[in-house]
Amino acid sequence: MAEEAILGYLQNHEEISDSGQFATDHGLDHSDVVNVIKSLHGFRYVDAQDIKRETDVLTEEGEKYAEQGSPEVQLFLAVPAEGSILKEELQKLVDPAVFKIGCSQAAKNKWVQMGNQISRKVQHVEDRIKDLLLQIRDGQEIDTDDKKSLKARKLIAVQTWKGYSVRKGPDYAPIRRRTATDLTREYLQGGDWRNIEFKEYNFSAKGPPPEGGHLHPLNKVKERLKDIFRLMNFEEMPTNRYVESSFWNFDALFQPQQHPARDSHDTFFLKAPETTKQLPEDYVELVKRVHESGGYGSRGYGYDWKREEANKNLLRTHTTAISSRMLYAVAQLAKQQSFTPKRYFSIDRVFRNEAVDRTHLAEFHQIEGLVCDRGLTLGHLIGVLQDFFSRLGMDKLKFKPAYNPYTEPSMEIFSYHKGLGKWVEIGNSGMFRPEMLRPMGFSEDVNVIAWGLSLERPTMILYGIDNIRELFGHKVDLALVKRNPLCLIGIQ
Ligand SMILES: N[C@@H](Cc1ccccc1)C(=O)O
Repeated sequence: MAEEAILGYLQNHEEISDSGQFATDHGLDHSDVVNVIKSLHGFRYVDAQDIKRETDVLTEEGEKYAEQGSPEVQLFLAVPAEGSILKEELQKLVDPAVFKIGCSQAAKNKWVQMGNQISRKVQHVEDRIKDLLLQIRDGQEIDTDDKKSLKARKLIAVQTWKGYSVRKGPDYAPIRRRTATDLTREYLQGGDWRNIEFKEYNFSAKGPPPEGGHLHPLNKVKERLKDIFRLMNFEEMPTNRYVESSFWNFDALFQPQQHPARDSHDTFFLKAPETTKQLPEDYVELVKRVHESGGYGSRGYGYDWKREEANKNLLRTHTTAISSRMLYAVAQLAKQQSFTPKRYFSIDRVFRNEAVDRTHLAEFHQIEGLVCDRGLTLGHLIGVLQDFFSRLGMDKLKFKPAYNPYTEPSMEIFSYHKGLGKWVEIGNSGMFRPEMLRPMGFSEDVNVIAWGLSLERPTMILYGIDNIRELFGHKVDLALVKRNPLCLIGIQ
């Protein structure tokens, strides 16, 4: 409608000088006219110039008075023609919203005598305010002083009106050519494609909004775990190194060089760079000695410790490699200054040369926590574990003796899983051995309690995922992150 009207009009006229006027003259809606002008302008059928006009419009309050009369008139009419009325009585007769303004304006106009008793001073009044408002609503011009006073009473406000003046554009035609947007089967079959004009690509058109910004379930659980550790006053260890030397990953942890975990079937060794550049030599010497002949009440392993083995670079097999570096630093600082107890945690990636199946991947994430202080016991470890896991919603725990080269005693941690109705293994823990701590430089009375678990395990339990490959790795369905918007830790 609007399109034909505009293009048709321009066929015989130089210009549409005002789209607003044009819309009124042709009985069209101005916003429709504006949209058509914009579209025709885009296709160069017309040239358009902006027009801005300031007009006065009634405010909500102004509209009300235009309908019901001004407050002063409403008030005046409520005052009896003869005699007087008590103020309280009058108040009941008038709309509470207009009583106050009505009183003051009517008094100012000298229409009524105010006081406890209110009476008329004149018998007839005219509602100029209402008349002025109606004129404004009609688009008529009014006296500037009147306008000012209506503005001051906030009964009218200025509104900017936007429209266009329009002339023929470079590609003007009286009827718009329809352009095709798709090459359809029908066009191809019927041969129409030869004659059809196709719409040009609009490279600046907006695409559909991307549906991004979701955290992967592993990241959600990781964030919640970080919160839990921080609430328990644990500091995060810097885990930004996947490549580690065998020394920090194994030797410093009193893991003998023949240990099966150090076999290339279980560990990814690096080809380049194959060996580590630097190790703290004094400490290396002490580690060698404790492996070979023990000390600190231990007999050691009694084998020939080889530096070359310790130098080999690998992808860290556990984040305990980071814990050993951090503890070494704590012990060194204690030697120079004084010992400060520490609570550390980390959550990051580790690598194992394992056959991949529905519960194992060659890379996964470990959560690790440790407390380093004087006089810690197994009781402290159990207490910290109870505290930590209950914050994860696992409050029923059981412990089973286990073996780690670097902890004694060691305990596997089991939790009762309500959903599965059975006990499931959730982690490993222990007290670091003196053979690990003493060479670092800790005094005899300092103990370290520690525990570790995979991040994947609680995440799979929380999200009901039973194949780890659905959670992590190249087979992950991207929609997974959208389907799992909430992390349920602590809610269950
Ligand atoms: N490093 C152990 C976890 C652990 C950490 C700290 C103490 C005891 C055990 C693992 O990889 O399973």
